[in-house]
Amino acid sequence: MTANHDWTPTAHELADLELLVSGAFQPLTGFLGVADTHGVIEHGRLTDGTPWPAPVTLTLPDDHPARPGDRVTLRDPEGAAVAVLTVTEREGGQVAGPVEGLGAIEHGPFARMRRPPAEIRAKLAGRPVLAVTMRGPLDDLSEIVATADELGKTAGDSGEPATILLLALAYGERGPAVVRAALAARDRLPKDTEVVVVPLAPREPAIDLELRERIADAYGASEHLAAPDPVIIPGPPHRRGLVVFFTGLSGSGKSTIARGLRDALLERGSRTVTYLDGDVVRRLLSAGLSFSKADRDLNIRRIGFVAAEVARHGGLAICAPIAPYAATRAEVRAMVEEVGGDFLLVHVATPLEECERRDRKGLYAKARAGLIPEFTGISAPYEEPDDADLTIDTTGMDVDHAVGLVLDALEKGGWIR
Ligand SMILES: Nc1ncnc2c1ncn2[C@@H]1O[C@H](COP(=O)(O)OS(=O)(=O)O)[C@@H](OP(=O)(O)O)[C@H]1O
Ligand SMILES: Nc1ncnc2c1ncn2[C@@H]1O[C@H](COP(=O)(O)OP(=O)(O)O)[C@@H](O)[C@H]1O
Repeated sequence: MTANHDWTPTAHELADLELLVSGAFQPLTGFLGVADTHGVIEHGRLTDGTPWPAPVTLTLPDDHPARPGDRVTLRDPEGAAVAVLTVTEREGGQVAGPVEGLGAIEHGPFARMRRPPAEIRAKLAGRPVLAVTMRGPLDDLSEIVATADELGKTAGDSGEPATILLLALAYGERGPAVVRAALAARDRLPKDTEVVVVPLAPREPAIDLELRERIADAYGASEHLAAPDPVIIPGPPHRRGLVVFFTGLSGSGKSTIARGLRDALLERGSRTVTYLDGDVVRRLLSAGLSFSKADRDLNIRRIGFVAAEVARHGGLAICAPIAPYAATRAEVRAMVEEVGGDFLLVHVATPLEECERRDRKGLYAKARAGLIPEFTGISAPYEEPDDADLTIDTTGMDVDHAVGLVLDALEKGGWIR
């Protein structure tokens, strides 16, 4: 029997999904299976011989129940159904099969400008089209104008210049800047110039170029110009968003050091600080959550979400939860880096014996007595980080010294001056 499931793909998968559904990835009509993925990577061809440059895949978690024959409604982060995948193959987490769009896509900025190839082909039919794919500002428009003129003379009946179609490859944080660049260029180009936003996630340069060619083709281009990628110079560290994320056992000293760090930063006054105090988070943002693995993960993701928003706007967020699971900490790191922020993981590595000796809140005694279930370090795991940017064992150390170690790291990294 066919079962129906739901899933929210990652941002990259959703961008690919949108291109599959719109026809911009023609002739692909669905996510690739393992054999096709292998064929594409090894030979640039699907198993049926069709040339295709890049894997376009969807991965579900191992415990997701979808099986071949099932249908999965793929949803955007806001919960709106984007497409239905009919699963034809599953190998590990990778699921393959055709996707069918469910109408207008609304998530992400500039949804109305992400017009599908068929609409643009119909609108521009009858004249040659020069497609320009771009990921940054177009510095030199004269080459585009000259190419459109030339194309009109050679490919068009009337000799009129080709219509210029600016395909703004907008994905992630830098997407809006690409769209602004396309709109600014349009104002300086012939009146009939079109701007279409295409959510093509960046890949390695050679593959990216081939995909651009495919997309330009799908949009009816007679010729394609790939505008050079912009040189991105990241702002100096003291202007970039930063998340200082403490992790460690209960009683290891996370909150004490975090508070000391906050005060030291406020004293300097050079950066604004958001301190996501663990207790405040548990009382407000994560009210009602337990200490099960699932709830702890949710707690950490919520903290990560808020911290990433702070970092997106160039702020500095300090977080100090236990965060016992490595994969969830890595997710937060990825969330922060995705928005252009830096992430500093501080492992407060005070050993269990010392934390238990301190037992400030009497919780270890209760946990030992079996009164608190799933207590980290006693009856629930703590996965030691192997990706800590700084490790501090506070045993026999005074608080100011511990705070000083973090301040030193921030100074060394250029985050504070
Ligand atoms: N079962 C269990 N395990 C661990 N800790 C427990 C538990 N039950 C209550 N507490 C108290 O909750 C504080 C940890 O909350 P966190 O939000 O930081 O935990 S987690 O990151 O979601 O794992 C932790 O506070 P800190 O001592 O400040 O770390 C404990 O006081
Ligand atoms: N060098 C140090 N750094 C941080 N805390 C220390 C240090 N030395 C002793 N402590 C004590 O250890 C305890 C740590 O508690 P807390 O900061 O609430 O830990 P956590 O937030 O990790 O549960 C406090 O009582 C603090 O005074």
